Amino acid sequence: MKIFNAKQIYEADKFTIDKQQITSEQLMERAAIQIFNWMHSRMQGAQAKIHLFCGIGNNGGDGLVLARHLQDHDYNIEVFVVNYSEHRSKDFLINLDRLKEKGVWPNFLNEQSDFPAIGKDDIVVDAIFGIGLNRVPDEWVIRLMHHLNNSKAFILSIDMPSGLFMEAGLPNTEGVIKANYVLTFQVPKLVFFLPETGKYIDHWEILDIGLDKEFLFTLKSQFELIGKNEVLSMYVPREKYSHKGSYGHSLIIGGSYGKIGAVVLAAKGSMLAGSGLVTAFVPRCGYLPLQTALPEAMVITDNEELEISEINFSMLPSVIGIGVGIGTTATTIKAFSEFLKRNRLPLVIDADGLNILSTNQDLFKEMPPQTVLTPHPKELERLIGKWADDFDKLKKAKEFSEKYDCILVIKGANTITVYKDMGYVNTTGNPGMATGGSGDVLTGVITGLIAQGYSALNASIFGVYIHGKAADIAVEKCGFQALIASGILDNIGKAYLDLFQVSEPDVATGESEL
Ligand SMILES: NC(=O)C1=CN([C@@H]2O[C@H](COP(=O)(O)OP(=O)(O)OC[C@H]3O[C@@H](n4cnc5c(N)ncnc54)[C@H](O)[C@@H]3O)[C@@H](O)[C@H]2O)[C@@H](O)CC1
Ligand SMILES: Nc1ncnc2c1ncn2[C@@H]1O[C@H](COP(=O)(O)OP(=O)(O)O)[C@@H](O)[C@H]1O
Ligand SMILES: [K+]
Repeated sequence: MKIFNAKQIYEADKFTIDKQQITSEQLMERAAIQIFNWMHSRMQGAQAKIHLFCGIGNNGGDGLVLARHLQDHDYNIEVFVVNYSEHRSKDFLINLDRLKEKGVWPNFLNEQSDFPAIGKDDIVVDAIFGIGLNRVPDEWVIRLMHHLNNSKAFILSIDMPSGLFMEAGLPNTEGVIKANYVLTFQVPKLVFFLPETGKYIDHWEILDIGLDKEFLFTLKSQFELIGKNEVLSMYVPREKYSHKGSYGHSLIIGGSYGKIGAVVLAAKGSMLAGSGLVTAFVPRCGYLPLQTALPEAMVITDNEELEISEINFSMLPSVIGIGVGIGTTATTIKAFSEFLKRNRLPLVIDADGLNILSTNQDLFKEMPPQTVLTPHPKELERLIGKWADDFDKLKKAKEFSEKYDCILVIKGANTITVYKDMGYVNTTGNPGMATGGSGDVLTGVITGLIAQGYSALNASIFGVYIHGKAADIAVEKCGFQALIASGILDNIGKAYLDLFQVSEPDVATGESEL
C-alpha cells in the first residue's frame, strides 16, 4: 500500500472532486460519516460524554460534521472550536452553520479560555489539526493538547494526531496529541511508522473515503507500506523437479572467539529461508559448535583459532552474508578489506562488517552493486552521519543508497528498507525482537533469499517481513520477554505458511494483515 505525502493527498482529493463531480463539502461529509459509522457501530448509543475539539480548517470541519451526526443520534456531545486562526476554511464555516441549525452551539476556545474538565471515562475527538499543520501551534494550543493528553480520556484522532507534521520531525514533543486510536483517510501516513512520531499512536485504521482508485494507483509514492499482499507478489515458489542446486548456496562469513553463535543463527536463518546449501566460514574455534548446532550446514575455517585473518575459499557461493560476530581487530579489518576488494559476488553486510565499513569509508566503493546493508540505528549513524530527525534520516539514507547503489535495511520497530528514492515500511515484528541475535537471523534470511534468486531488494523487503512475522507468531506462545532469536528461527516455517492463509477481508488496520 502506497504512502503519500500531503501534497499528493490534496491532489487526490482534488482529482476525485473533479472526476466524481462532487463538492469538497460533499467529500468532507463522506469522510466524516465514515468516522460516525465507526463510532456508532461500537458505541451503539452509549451515553459516555464525547468532547469534540475542532480546529478551523478541514480537519475541524470533519469534526463538526461528525458532531452533527452524533447529535442526530442523541449522543452526549459537547463541541469546542479551537480558534487558533482567523483563516477558517469554507467547508468548516458551512458545517459550523449546519451544526448551529441543529441547535448545537460550540464553545469557542482562545488564548484566554479556561479548558473544560474532562473525565477519564469520557471520549475526546481530536479534530484540531490534520495533514495541514505547517508550523508549530501557538503556546495555548499546545497547552490544550497537553490538557487533553493528561485527561486520560480515550482520544480518537481524525486523520492524524494533531500536532504531528506530515513531512517534518517534532520541534515540540509536548504539542502532540497522544492518540489511542487514529482513523485516517484513505492512505496510511508515514509519521505513523517512524520512531520519533509513531509512539503517539496506539492503534490506527484506514477509512476508505472513495478517493479515485485509478489516480492513487498511478501516482508514484516515495514510500510503501509492506503487508502480506505486497510480499506475496515477490514469493518465489518451489518447483517440483528442483534440487538443492536450484536454490543457491549461501556463504555466511563471520564469528570470533565468544561470538560463534551469531554465525550459527545467521546460517540457520539462511537454511530456514530456503537456501539450497549453506556454508559457514569461521575461525577455527567455530568449527565444532557449528557442526554440532547445525549439521545441515558445511563449515570452512580460517587458519586462525580466534579470529578471521584471511578470507579464502574454493567453493563458489551464490551470495555472501558477512559481518555477524566478526569483531573489529586489526587482523580481521585487514582480512575484510582485502576480501571486499577482491569479491564480485552479491553481498549482505551486517554488524561489525558495517562498523569496519564505517571506519574505512574508502571501502564503500568496493561494494558490488545492490549490496544489502542491515544497520540498526547506531550502525546507521556511523554509516550516514547524524540526522536532525527521522525525515532527515530517511533523506540521508536515500542519498547514501543512490550514491553507492546499495540497499539500506534500517532496522527497528518498523524496519524501513531504502533503495534509491524508495522506502519500504515493514508492518510485522514486535518489541520481543529487541534481543541479542535477532539481527543475525535476519542477515541469514536475506542471504538465503538472494541465494534462491530473489533480487537483493525483494530479498530485503520479503526477508524483513518474514522475520518479523516469525517473531509475531512466536510471541503468541512465549510473550515478548521470553522471545529469543532461536524462537524467531523456529517460526520461520510458520511465517511462510501464514503467507497463504487467507486473512480477514476487511479494512487495513495497524494490527491485522494489510
Ligand atoms: N481536502 C479535502 O477535500 C478533504 C480533507 N479532509 C480533512 O482535511 C484535513 C486537512 O485540512 P486543511 O488542509 O484545512 O488543514 P488542517 O485542518 O489540518 O489545518 C488547518 C489549517 O491551519 C493552518 N495552520 C497550519 N498550522 C497551523 C498552526 N500551527 N497554527 C495555526 N494555523 C495553522 C493551515 O493553513 C491549515 O490549512 C485532512 O487532514 C482531513 O481531516 C477530509 O475532510 C476529507 C476531504
Ligand atoms: N521494538 C522492536 N519492534 C520490532 N522489531 C524490533 C524491535 N527491536 C528490534 N527489532 C528487530 O530485531 C532485530 C534486531 O537486530 P539488531 O539490532 O542487529 O540485533 P542483534 O545484532 O543483537 O541481533 C532487527 O530486525 C529489528 O528490526
Ligand atoms: K486530528
